[in-house]
Amino acid sequence: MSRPSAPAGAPWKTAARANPPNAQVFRPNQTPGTEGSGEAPPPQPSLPPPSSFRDVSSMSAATKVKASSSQPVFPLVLQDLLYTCERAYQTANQTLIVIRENVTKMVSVNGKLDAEALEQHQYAVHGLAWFATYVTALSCMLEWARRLEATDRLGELECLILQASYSEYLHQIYGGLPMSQSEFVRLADFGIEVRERHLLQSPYTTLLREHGFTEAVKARLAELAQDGHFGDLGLDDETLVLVRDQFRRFAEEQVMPHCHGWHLRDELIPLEVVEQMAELGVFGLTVPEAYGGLGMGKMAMCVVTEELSRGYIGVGSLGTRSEIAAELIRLGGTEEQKQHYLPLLATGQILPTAVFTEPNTGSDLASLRTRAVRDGEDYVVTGSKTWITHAARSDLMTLLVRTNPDEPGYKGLSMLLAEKPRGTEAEPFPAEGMTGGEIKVLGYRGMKEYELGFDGFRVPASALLGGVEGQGFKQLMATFESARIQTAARAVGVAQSALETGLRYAQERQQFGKALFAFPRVHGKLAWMVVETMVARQLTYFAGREKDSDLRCDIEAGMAKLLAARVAWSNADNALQIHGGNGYAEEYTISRLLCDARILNIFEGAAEIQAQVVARGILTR
Ligand SMILES: Cc1cc2nc3c(=O)[nH]c(=O)nc-3n(C[C@H](O)[C@H](O)[C@H](O)COP(=O)(O)OP(=O)(O)OC[C@H]3O[C@@H](n4cnc5c(N)ncnc54)[C@H](O)[C@@H]3O)c2cc1C
Repeated sequence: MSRPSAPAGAPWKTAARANPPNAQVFRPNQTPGTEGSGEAPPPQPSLPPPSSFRDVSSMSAATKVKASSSQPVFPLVLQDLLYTCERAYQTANQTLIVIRENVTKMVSVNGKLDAEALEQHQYAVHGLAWFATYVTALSCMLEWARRLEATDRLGELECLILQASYSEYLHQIYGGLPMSQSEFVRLADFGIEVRERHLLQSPYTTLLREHGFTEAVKARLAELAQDGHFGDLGLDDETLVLVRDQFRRFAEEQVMPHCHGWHLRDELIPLEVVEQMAELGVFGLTVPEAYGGLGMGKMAMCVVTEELSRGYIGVGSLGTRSEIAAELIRLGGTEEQKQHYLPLLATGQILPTAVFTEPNTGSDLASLRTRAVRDGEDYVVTGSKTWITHAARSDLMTLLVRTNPDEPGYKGLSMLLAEKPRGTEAEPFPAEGMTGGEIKVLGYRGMKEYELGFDGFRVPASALLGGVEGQGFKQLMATFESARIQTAARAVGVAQSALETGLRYAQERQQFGKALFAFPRVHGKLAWMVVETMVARQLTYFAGREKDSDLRCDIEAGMAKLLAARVAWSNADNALQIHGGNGYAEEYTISRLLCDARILNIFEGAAEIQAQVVARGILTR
């Protein structure tokens, strides 16, 4: 039986795709022709429904039987769910096309994007990024469900997750989408008038909005998740399933029993744990086998990172620095640098740290000031860095410096592979010309953050990444995709942990003679956590798959990071709310998860910067 064919990939990816993922970023080359006209929307692209699907346009919302003929009866699952979602997705995608056209007009001068206009209309520009993220996420969810259906794994829980994700996200798309707790972007922000708005909807979007995530659906979703089942992840590759199981066991046995203590005592993660992780291959997961790594893809990185971060964000983040350093060297290093450093990084023999941010230069990294001046066979480094994670207990700094003071922007920057002696508690920075002090933080402990001072710190000239000056910013940018996907996976792990912690508490705590779980406002929160964690995960997997297909995926990686960070925070906040006063006590795990989750919206591109990057990508490609 033929299935509606997946629309082609994003138009900015015109190169032939070896394994085109079916999920997609929205397609701006479709013109709906409705903008500002007040006319009826054009007919939906005619997609013949597979014979097991009925056209639901005339369907009564009360007629709900089963998701497809091969599935058992699920009373709360809308009939012909996948087809309904596909049609709703198309409508949402067309809405996005209108939004993109409107934003393009707002920010263009003489047919080109104008920097001033982009800033003036930042709310709408970032809103575009968020809308596109939602629409892409919906596409990923549909693709996930299709894959499950094809392998007979689409059960009631998965159907309800899909249905609820569409229902709630469509509500937000048409009613107001939260870019943060207090910033809702609405169709009016894109200049779409009231009389036009209903034209951007369809019977499918209405059906899903009104009946997809009712009180009854919330209750059933929560009930299905009660015993710790949160839906099939959709991993088709048996190796990934095994890898996931292995790291889940490791996190549950070696990390979870201890990490709250590490956090409370503000301790470094014990070196034995780091060594165990090295033995498991965490640091060389994506390093090519030729350089001593396991040669696995970014999907494996997502799976491993999620499991480790579900255990503890600090442990899930230990691999981040290795990933950044290895990507920098793999993509930008000389052959000699690759041969020397990649095996050492892959085996965890050297722990790297990423040294980019400065006291006056965070988001605007291209204007950083730390200088490296050539002196004979060395560079001499002078300046200040801040927020450097794991700086004391590391052996190698990927150090972004300005080698050309006449180039104030990104072109004057270079990356140094600067070795340093590993510090101890008594003497954290024993290197000559280098000092440092700890920054005490709310969460994200276990590696510690430092500010660093360089005054005459010498680095051999051979440490220049790639051997050519002026490439540092570009080299760093080439690693952003991977680092953002990895951070999105960290966020999914934290979101999952918050969900499980909230669920356990709701089941155990009794009030008014019942478990908290019994109250709709409690299990409703948990139901949405189940749904949105899966959405963030599938979007992250999508970005990972794109990266594994060697496709440019800066937009997808940015979207995944943007959404997953918000989901981690919202899950942690809601799970803490379920804990009531106990959630505010340091001894409860959720208090740590709240602090850990908060950072995800700040580093690896703060949410506003991420939205800017995503929007720019969409507007220019
Ligand atoms: C716990 C922790 C660990 C870190 N680890 C590392 C590390 O290991 N190595 C490293 O190099 N750095 C690290 N960082 C630094 C991190 O990358 C920066 O904090 C981040 O890039 C943001 O920079 P900033 O803090 O200077 O904020 P700023 O750039 O000052 O931004 C502050 C706020 O303003 C917003 N903003 C800025 N510019 C714009 C704009 N144009 N439009 C709209 N909004 C804007 C931002 O989104 C943000 O919300 C870490 C930070 C923390 C907190």
